Amino acid sequence: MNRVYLSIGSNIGNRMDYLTRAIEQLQHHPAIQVKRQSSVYETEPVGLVDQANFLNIVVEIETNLEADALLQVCQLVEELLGRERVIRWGPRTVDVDILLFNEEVIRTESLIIPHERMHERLFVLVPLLELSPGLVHSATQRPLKQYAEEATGEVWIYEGEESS
Ligand SMILES: Nc1ncnc2c1ncn2[C@@H]1O[C@H](COP(=O)(O)OP(=O)(O)OP(=O)(O)O)[C@@H](O)[C@H]1O
Ligand SMILES: Nc1nc2c(c(=O)[nH]1)N=C(CO)CN2
Repeated sequence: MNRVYLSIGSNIGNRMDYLTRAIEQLQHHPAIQVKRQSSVYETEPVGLVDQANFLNIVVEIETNLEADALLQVCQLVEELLGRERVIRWGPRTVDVDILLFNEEVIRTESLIIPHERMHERLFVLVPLLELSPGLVHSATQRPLKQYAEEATGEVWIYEGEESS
């Protein structure tokens, strides 16, 4: 059984609803068990800054799927929830990224694990460390806590309500 951490983000429309529906889609997959979810965080956009704030969450799953098959499931969930690939780092209804896959290091044309930019993104590190404070970056062996001390970007726990 593979233990995997996924990052889910949304900054268009009813962001909370998109996160919830993405997690439901994962839960309904016969080869995926969603084990734990972090708090939901409101986060300032990183990369392309002139866009709305995101909601971000990290979920821990167990799956028998290999990493490339799991990537296809993540992309299917994005498509089901209406994501269009328009601008890199731009606004999106929902984005599902694979952060860590066991303690593996994977580099193929379509998949890089650990996710290439995860260690510099507080919107990933804060929810991930909330779930598992002792995690280590599987490529560098450096504790993720140390990366979090150096990373930038504002994140705070989301408690608000919003309508669609
Ligand atoms: N660990 C990973 N998780 C998800 N996608 C990945 C991963 N590694 C490589 N990719 C590739 O990245 C491509 C682009 O992904 P996507 O459109 O979600 O990028 P983005 O969300 O705009 O930016 P970022 O990758 O910085 O989060 C995907 O088609 C996928 O093949
Ligand atoms: N705060 C925040 N910023 C981002 C996010 C995201 O999920 N949250 N996703 C991006 C592309 O993957 C680019 N920038």
